[in-house]
Amino acid sequence: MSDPARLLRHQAYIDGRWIDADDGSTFEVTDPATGEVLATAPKMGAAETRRAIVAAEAAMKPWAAKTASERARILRRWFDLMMSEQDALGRLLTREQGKSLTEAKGEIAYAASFIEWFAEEGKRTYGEVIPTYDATKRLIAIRQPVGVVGAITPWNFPAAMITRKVGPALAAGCAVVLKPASQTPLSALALAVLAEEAGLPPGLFNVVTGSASDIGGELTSNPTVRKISFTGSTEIGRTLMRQSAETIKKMSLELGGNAPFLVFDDADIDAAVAGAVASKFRNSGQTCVCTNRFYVQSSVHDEFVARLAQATAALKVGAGLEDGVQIGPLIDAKAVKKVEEHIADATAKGAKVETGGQRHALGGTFFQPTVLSGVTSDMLICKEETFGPVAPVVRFETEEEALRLANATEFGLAGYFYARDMGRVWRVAEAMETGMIGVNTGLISTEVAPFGGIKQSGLGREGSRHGIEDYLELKYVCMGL
Ligand SMILES: NC(=O)C1=CN([C@@H]2O[C@H](COP(=O)(O)OP(=O)(O)OC[C@H]3O[C@@H](n4cnc5c(N)ncnc54)[C@H](OP(=O)(O)O)[C@@H]3O)[C@@H](O)[C@H]2O)C=CC1
Ligand SMILES: O=C(O)[C@H](O)CS(=O)(=O)O
Repeated sequence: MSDPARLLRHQAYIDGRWIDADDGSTFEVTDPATGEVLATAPKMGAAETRRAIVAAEAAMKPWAAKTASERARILRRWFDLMMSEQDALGRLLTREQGKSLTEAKGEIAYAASFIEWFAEEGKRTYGEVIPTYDATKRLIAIRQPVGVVGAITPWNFPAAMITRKVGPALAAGCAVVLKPASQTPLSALALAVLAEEAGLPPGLFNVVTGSASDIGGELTSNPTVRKISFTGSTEIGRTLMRQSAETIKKMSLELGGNAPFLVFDDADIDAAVAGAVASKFRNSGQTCVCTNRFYVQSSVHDEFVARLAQATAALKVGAGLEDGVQIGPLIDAKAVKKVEEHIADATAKGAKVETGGQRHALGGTFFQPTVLSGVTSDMLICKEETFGPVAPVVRFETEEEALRLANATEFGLAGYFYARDMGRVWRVAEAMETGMIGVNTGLISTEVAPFGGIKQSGLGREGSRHGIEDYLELKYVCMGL
């Protein structure tokens, strides 16, 4: 059995070498459940990033020259290693991010699935033979790797958000320079250990830890970087778009959400409550596709609120490594402050706390899973992404009103609704302004379907047969005979 300790790295990974920051500076990585310092990581900046970009450009040429099957064989080995180390990777992820071990191991499988999926999709980047417009010419279109990719990822899914970018990029023949979130760099470094063991050549997957603005500034301004793939807040997504404009980079942006969850009078209430808990409290409410607002039709409102409050109060709060824990700590004090602000604003404007509403007795960043009723659209909790374990419920009367309320946001990532009338299912699915919709389910994320948002929730799609397109360029070749 290999030693899981090899997965815990204190250095960044550039051009196949484990290195410190040029000036030796580091930053601490802490366990949100205990505040304990787990490790340090190098505090790098523009100079180290530039070297990673140079290494990526050099490594990409022979990599793109391989066949898709040759690339796939290495990616498949990486997938196998991730799955064989699922428990160790899950424990490391729980320690640095806080989610329950069950969810963390689930994330590792989800992360690995993108490597497995795109190892195969890389073999299907078909071109076209185009019926000519001129008998003396023959026309084709071919797909080629876009070039060096800059990837920047968030703390809430420290493994899956990385492989959802690195998988298609490598399968397409690109090389990647990744800046992981500073709160959760250890999972990224562990993935690099396994990529190295899988035989991924040096320079193809570089992990640069440290100053977001310095590293991001280099990735977005360096002309060798042809593509930026970002998952995180809409605010930072805007910044990266602005910074990338100068060198006209391709952009993939998975940004913030404000997911509505509609419960109609013809819904299966048992199923709706189960779906509500799954969608709201996954990762303690810290996912971009978590429900942010519940809208419940009048005739079923009181029953739904009572059942949701009962199920929410039963959720087990604790450190992620403890057996049976469902709600871990929030990532930091800033996250707790935002949750408290949303609850205080709502109750000041008339909302009622049905369960929870306070910091948990465990202290630190633990927070009671909460249900609010009597919520109205003027409250902050309906306008901003809470990113925490709070379920606000708004009552509605008609289908038209529900859709108007659901769509009254600049975001458009995910949305959910429970109904059984087929006409209503089609009408609401077509009218909801989101990139993804769960109908009678609260969990929609998978590598086989296109993940992404509209409006200010982002650009492009990740996963599915579409996800590799963003790492390819389509070249038209016109051949005179
Ligand atoms: N649509 C989606 O799939 C997802 C969207 N999100 C959204 O992101 C937010 C929560 O995640 P969070 O990590 O706090 O988001 P942030 O946008 O703050 O951070 C995301 C990443 O961007 C980096 N970053 C921050 N500032 C800059 C900068 N100026 N230049 C370059 N990189 C920068 C961060 O680095 P550092 O850690 O060093 O600050 C981190 O790696 C929520 O709004 C959530 O909805 C999150 C996950 C998925
Ligand atoms: O970072 C996130 O919130 C993820 O995109 C959500 S999911 O893909 O894991 O559902």
